Amino acid sequence: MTRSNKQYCIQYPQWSTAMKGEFDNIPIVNLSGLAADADPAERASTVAALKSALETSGFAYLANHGVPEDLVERMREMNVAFHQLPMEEKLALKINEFHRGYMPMSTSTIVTSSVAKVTKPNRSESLMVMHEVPDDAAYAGEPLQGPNQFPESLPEVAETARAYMAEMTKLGERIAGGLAEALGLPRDWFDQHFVEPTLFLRLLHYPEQPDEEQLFGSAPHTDYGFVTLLKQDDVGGLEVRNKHGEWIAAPPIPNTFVMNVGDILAKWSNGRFVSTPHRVRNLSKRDRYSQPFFYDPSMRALVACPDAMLGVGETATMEPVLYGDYLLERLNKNYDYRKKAS
Ligand SMILES: O=C(O)CCC(=O)C(=O)O
Ligand SMILES: [Fe+2]
Repeated sequence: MTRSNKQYCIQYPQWSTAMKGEFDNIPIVNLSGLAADADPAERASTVAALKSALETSGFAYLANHGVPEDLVERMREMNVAFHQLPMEEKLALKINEFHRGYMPMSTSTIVTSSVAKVTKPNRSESLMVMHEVPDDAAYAGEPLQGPNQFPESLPEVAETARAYMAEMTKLGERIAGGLAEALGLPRDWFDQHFVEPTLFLRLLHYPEQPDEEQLFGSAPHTDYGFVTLLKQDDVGGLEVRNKHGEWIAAPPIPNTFVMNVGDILAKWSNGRFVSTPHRVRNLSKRDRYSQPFFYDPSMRALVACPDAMLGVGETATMEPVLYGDYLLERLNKNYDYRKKAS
């Protein structure tokens, strides 16, 4: 066969994996194309940009995301105000069995990390807030379905967190529609799996830390869930690992969120989208605050790669799994307060 014939005969795979992890920066995606009133061409271009970013680095900065900036800023102020409360008051809200409340410094070690052998606990403290569970909900009291814990002396924390989570949920819904289309599925395909979404808002504080081997604000890890939508302050310190093992800085860009793919979306998409290791080291001489929002499926969602997404001859690599079972296994291994229970 001649060289030119050979070229002619090449069968391009429907989905290329060549670009996976091959990046040295994180693209900015203009999300205005996912707004309800966007025209179809603008939508198609946003979906294509998201698809390319999530296949390559699994990360993107989201501009024009539609969440009011004054609400984002108020949430950041409440994050700072919460962590300035007396320790006694924070400890009174210590994380409960439903994974809601205060996590003191150095109480989580990411032992399930596929990325690094993590030995030192994370240098961070946080308030974990999750979706509200109505008292009369049929699932109230089931694993991870219980009350949040907020400081009584600062009611604005609860008010702001609720308003923020509501807006971030709407953003998560818009993104899920775009991701479905990027995977060749109908826009509303994911909706059935997000009837009672599992939501986490983590108000994180990273004190300055020494530059020490194996010491991190957040040790190298991948996120568990579907997508993470992170607001970080202006300090910096987030880094994302590429295929060559280089840590690429993801510095703050005003008025954007950093979005990344979690493990369950990577599995769900049959590996099309990548869940990329990242870490935080706050080597600045200032306190760092960030607020990741994790937008995840219902606990009872059955996560299984849809046939409609698979190309000819392609098989699903994941075993179907109930999202709740998967999540509980990960949480039970990584958080000190749950280890006794598991
Ligand atoms: O604080 C950050 O910038 C990232 C936090 C993070 O990766 C996480 O909570 O999963
Ligand atoms: Fe993360």
